[in-house]
Amino acid sequence: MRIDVLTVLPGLFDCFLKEGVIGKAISSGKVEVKVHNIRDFTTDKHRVVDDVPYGGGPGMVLKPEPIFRAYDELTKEGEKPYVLLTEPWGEKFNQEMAVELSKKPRLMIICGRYEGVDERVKSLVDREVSIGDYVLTGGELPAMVIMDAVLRLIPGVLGNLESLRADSFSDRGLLGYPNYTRPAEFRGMKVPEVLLSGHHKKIESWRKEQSLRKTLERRPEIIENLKRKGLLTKEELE
Ligand SMILES: Nc1cc(-c2ccc3ccn(Cc4ccc(CN5CCCC5)cc4)c3c2)n[nH]1
Repeated sequence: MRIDVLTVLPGLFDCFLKEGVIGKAISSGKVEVKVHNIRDFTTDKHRVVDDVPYGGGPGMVLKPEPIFRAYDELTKEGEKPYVLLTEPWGEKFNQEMAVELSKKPRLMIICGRYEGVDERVKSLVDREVSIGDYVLTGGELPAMVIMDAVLRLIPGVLGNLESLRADSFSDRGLLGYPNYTRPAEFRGMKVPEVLLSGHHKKIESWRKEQSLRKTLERRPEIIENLKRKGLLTKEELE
């Protein structure tokens, strides 16, 4: 997969693209992420990217021209990207959308700043995406959240497919099961016996039961949603 990011703050992505699983996936060439400074697509001496809003109001708005120039330049050759714009009030990002986006060969993520982008930029956009009902200072963190969730689903990125298979729960939006590691007892708190038993079938069903129970307790609507979609098996429903 290739992802092109458009932003006025490219430096925000430096650590994200170097560290951890994402950093390895990029350095190994499994995925390609290019961050572009919108300012590099201005044509005036002062490299102006923003301007005051028509109709008045606070703050500044990102001008359409530099963003359109970047889009035109980056889509001259190769596959047309699926274009995301991060917004406070876009479609709520979730695991289902992450799975869908992970299947696209090429993404472009436009990151707004200030009070947002000129409305005409949305004529380039396939999906306006929000990572939650709270207002951040710009679209870069949402872009990193989206890239993190999407890139980890690309085959080979996580390396240990096993942990991806374990995600079959979280891929359905179910909450995770409890995790433990050594020591078997710590400050009087013991690891559940079943996890020390080495009985893989029992461990798997214990984890599934924990995940369903936690989801039912904290997010019953997820269970209802899965029932409606027929994504819960008969034994899972018992
Ligand atoms: N999930 C999530 C995503 C974001 C996000 C994404 C992109 C941008 C670009 C700029 N901002 C800051 C910002 C400040 C003020 C307003 C409210 N103004 C009122 C009148 C016009 C707009 C909106 C937006 C972003 C925020 N936040 N949260």
